[in-house]
Amino acid sequence: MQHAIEAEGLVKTYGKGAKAVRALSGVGFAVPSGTVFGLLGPNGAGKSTTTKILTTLSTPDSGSAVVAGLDVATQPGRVRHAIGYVPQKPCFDPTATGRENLTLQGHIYGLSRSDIRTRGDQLLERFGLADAAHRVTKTWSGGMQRKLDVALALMHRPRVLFLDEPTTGLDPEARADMWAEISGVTQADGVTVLLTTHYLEEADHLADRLVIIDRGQVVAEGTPEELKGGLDGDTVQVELADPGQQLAARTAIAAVRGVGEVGVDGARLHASVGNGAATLPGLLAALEGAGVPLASVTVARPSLDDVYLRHAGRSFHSADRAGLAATEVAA
Ligand SMILES: Nc1ncnc2c1ncn2[C@@H]1O[C@H](COP(=O)(O)OP(=O)(O)OP(=O)(O)O)[C@@H](O)[C@H]1O
Repeated sequence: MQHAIEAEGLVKTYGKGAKAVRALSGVGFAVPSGTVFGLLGPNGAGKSTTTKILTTLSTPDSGSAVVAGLDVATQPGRVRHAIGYVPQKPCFDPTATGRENLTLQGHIYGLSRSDIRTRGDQLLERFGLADAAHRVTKTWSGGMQRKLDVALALMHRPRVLFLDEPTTGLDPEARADMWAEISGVTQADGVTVLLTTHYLEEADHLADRLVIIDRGQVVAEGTPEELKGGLDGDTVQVELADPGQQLAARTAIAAVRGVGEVGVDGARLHASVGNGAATLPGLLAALEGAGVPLASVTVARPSLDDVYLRHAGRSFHSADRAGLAATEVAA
């Protein structure tokens, strides 16, 4: 199978001495051409650092990467022409109109005047932005602005498109809209998309294949179905009426026959069980016996959260919060 991206053994450390932060500890993966590939991980996992290396904005301490058949270390200029990049922060000019932004982008990439017009029309139409094209973009909604960022990145017809957390900050409707656009990019143009996200459901919905990154390392790789299918059985999730009883609840659940790993995320506990329906009565009885009242109980098939829990040893949401707190302290 042909790969649009091949990364191997990427290592990156920021800073020196006591203040050094190891962001990547040997990240590697391969992205099949024409697919949407997800880089899923909690805050601070190393997704943006990986993306920056693949887009030539940063260099690794060691390791190698080939994007669209080009080596990022020795052919960075050619890589930049072969890719489109949508960073986390908006990159359009808010004081210019949508059309002006696209025209400027076309000039930067050296497109001809007529191509700039045709390609601009095509993208404005495709992203539903044609009616607003003459308005300055600071007056656009968040969803429209995000679509413009993607349109700008596609202006020069890249072979690989990098989207760094494309739906962060969007409301649910704009997010669903963006999901449809991202799927359309691979289907209509055959562009390979590498998407970073810390939304489990986004990776599940969009990615043909994905890697889960945790603390600078790939901890799991596969299609969402493969990853979830790799976990046997069901997951029972209980929400405690009193979060202070976390320890008592965990001890009681772990002792129930048929229960595997138990993860804790605040007032919620997840237990891996062989058969949810068969294990539930014993589990509820154990909690009642331990004097732990519940707010709710759910039995579900494994989710990507369970996959993460299995490989990283903690729940995705608690890792996400911890990463965010660490980043805030660092900033
Ligand atoms: N310029 C920098 N200087 C120092 N540390 C950095 C720098 N950039 C990132 N880091 C640290 O490297 C680690 C990985 O960060 P990175 O931004 O790649 O993670 P991420 O998965 O993209 O997180 P987020 O979802 O919050 O963007 C974190 O611990 C972060 O604080």
